[in-house]
Formats: sequence, structure tokens, C-alpha cells
Amino acid sequence: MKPLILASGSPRRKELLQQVKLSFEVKVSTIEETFDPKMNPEEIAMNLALQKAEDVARDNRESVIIGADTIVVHDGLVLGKPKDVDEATYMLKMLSGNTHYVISGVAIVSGDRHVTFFEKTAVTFWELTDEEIEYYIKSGEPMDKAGSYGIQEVGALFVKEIHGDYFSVVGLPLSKTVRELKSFF
Ligand SMILES: Cc1cn([C@H]2C[C@H](O)[C@@H](COP(=O)(O)OP(=O)(O)OP(=O)(O)O)O2)c(=O)[nH]c1=O
Repeated sequence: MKPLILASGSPRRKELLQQVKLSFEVKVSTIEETFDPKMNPEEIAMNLALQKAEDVARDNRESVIIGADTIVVHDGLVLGKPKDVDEATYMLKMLSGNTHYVISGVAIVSGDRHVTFFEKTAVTFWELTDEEIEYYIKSGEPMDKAGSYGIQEVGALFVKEIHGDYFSVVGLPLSKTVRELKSFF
């Protein structure tokens, strides 16, 4: 059986794979996350996921490697992780009272073979007050998360509705990933 590697430093992705009892190792890719703004959001997420997986695959040719990338899209704007408090405030004000999409791209790489796919989930936020946003940002929770919130933590309180895969919003479309993984073993 080939070793399985998660090419991600996201604690959420690790927890999700542990939840379904997979045995794997974590090796974090060191690529700088840049993308061509002419690509559509789904392509951006899959391309970043592939770059992360391929980076780790270079030194692990005999393993099966999972890379993933999660972005938030609102009104055609792609939101990644906020650079600072101001950007987090801007993002949360934009998402307040609106519906956005969370896209998680996944790449599975092994030797010369790879597959990429994505999951797209619609998330509707309640109207947020300035105080709620300020309090939330002060907690530090938004700073390492795409779109500046975590649905699995206090950010859950902002969510009015979700259509699609909850786990993909957290960072990895879990069931789809495991289904795709099967063909690599
Ligand atoms: C929308 C949303 C995102 N996120 C997280 C998932 C990802 O960890 C992060 C998006 O950043 P990513 O660049 O996808 O991942 P990462 O930098 O955390 O880890 P790596 O590149 O090493 O794989 O946002 C949540 O935890 N909850 C949410 O509700």
C-alpha cells in the first residue's frame, strides 16, 4: 500500500482526514500561493491545490499526495486569507447580509498521475453589525482563514444558510476526496 500524504498545514484538513480514520502523514508545501487573475475561481482553487501537491510529490514519488485550496468568492471577487485586520474587516463587511461561494479545489498526485476536482458551496450570512465584526476579528479567529471566517468555530454564528458540502467550507470536500482517492490504491 502506498503511503498517503496530506500536503497541507491546515489543522482543519488534518482533522477531517483523521475523522474518517485514514492513516497519513502531513508534509507542508512551501510554494508561494499566486494565481493568474484571468483564471476562473474554480481553476484557481484547483491550480493552487495542484501546485501544493506537486511540490510535495517531487520528493515523494512513491506516495499518494493530497493538496487542497479553499477560496471565497463574492461578486466575482476572489477572497483568500486576510493580510491584516483591515482586510478582514473589509471582507466581513462585504459578506454581511449576502450569499457567497466557498470553493475548495483538490488535487491528488501520485507519480505521473494526477486528478483535480472542486466543490462549490453557497453560504448566506446574516447582516453583521460593526461591533460583531470588530469583536470577531479581535478574537484572532479569522486571520488564517479564507474569507476571514471559520464556519467550524465562532464564525458559525454568522451563517444563516448553507447549500452544499459543509466539509468543503471547512477546507476539504471529504467524501468526494476519499472517493477519488480509492482509484489510487
Ligand atoms: C471559509 C473557511 C475557510 N477555512 C480555512 C480552510 C483553509 O485552512 C483556509 C484557506 O487557506 P488555504 O490556502 O486553502 O490553506 P492553508 O493555507 O490553511 O493551508 P495549506 O495551504 O498548507 O494547505 O481557510 C476554514 O477553516 N473555515 C471556513 O469556514
